[in-house]
Amino acid sequence: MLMLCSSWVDQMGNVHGRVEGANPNAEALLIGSHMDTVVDAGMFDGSLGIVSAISALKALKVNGKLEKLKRPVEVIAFCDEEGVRFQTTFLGSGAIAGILPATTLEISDKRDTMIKDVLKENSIDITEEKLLQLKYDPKSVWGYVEIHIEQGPVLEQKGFPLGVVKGIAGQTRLKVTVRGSQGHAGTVPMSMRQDPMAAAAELIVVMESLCKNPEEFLSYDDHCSDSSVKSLSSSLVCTVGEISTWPSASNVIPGQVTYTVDIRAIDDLGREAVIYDLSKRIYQICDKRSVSCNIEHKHDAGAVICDSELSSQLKSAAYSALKKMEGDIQDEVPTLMSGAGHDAMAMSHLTKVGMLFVRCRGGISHSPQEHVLDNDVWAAGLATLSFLENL
Ligand SMILES: NC(=O)N[C@H](N)C(=O)O
Ligand SMILES: [Mn+2]
Ligand SMILES: [Mn+2]
Repeated sequence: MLMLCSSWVDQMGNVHGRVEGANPNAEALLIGSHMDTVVDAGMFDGSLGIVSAISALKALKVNGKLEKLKRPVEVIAFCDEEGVRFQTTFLGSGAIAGILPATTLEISDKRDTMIKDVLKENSIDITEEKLLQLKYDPKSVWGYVEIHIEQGPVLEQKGFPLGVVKGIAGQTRLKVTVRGSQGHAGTVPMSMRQDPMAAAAELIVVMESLCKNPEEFLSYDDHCSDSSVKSLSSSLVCTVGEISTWPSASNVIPGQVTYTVDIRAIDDLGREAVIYDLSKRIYQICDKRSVSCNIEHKHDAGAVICDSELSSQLKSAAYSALKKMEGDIQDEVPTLMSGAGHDAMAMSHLTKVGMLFVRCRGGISHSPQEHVLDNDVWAAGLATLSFLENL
């Protein structure tokens, strides 16, 4: 029997490899993760999911089982999940899920280079029409599965190499620009300054206090029920990862300061209430300091709950992998939430999604210290293989 396999790079730069299996017309399983990284990253974030999927298919091929796959399996290595360059994320998976607005191609980076120009530089001549054509037909897809490092400390604390993801926190990315009056560091009296740097410093500390103690800041009647506020305190996180100033000279009171905001929470209503309250405070503080500010929404992604059927299949696959490695395991394979975002958030707009987490040392990620034990990489591969064998 002719075994149909194909591989290609699509118009957004995603890399695909597909095996048709025994029923080429059946709905396909999509499996993969992202191939991009943050700056100064580790080597497992994203790539482990792609390698686990490819190696499991390789093992099936070696064992002569590839042809027996119940349904087509397509591995996708997504481009730009992190959103480091353009601040909007899930560019690869968002194209497949059909959630990117046509204006996406015009989004530009800090050097005003647009996404479409970057693709052109890499000999991909994309148009709005071609972007919209990348969307998969939901009827052709059975589900999406992603194997990914946990990027947190829970599995290590529990002493488990693998865990099933219950859901993924929602996230918002803002760009805040504060403008004041540029001046001479030596001659402008403190009382006469409109200093955007000092204003930004106050704004960032206020945001940190709000996110550390949301219940103290968010009144229940303002856009936020008490259950949302309570759930916030366990999952709400905020980060300023980038800050820049103009003209950035030590003896000049800056004219402008720009910084990024990354806010996440399990509860979408709670996150929206935090953004609403934070924005109000930003404008009040800037007003008090006679500086102006602009808040740009760069990215919003709602929280995602993983599919229970896929999750239980991933749990059984994890069991069978661990049994192969360690003999009988006593405890339940852990189920946990993800504070990190994943392509599965975008893919949940197309199909049901499931995720399997792999323990990483100290929960460290987005750092060269990121590390996964060889045995845990092995467990991830065995679990992926078992999942595919029992599709
Ligand atoms: N879109 C994202 O959330 N990207 C990374 N995975 C992150 O968690 O920041
Ligand atoms: Mn990442
Ligand atoms: Mn990742």
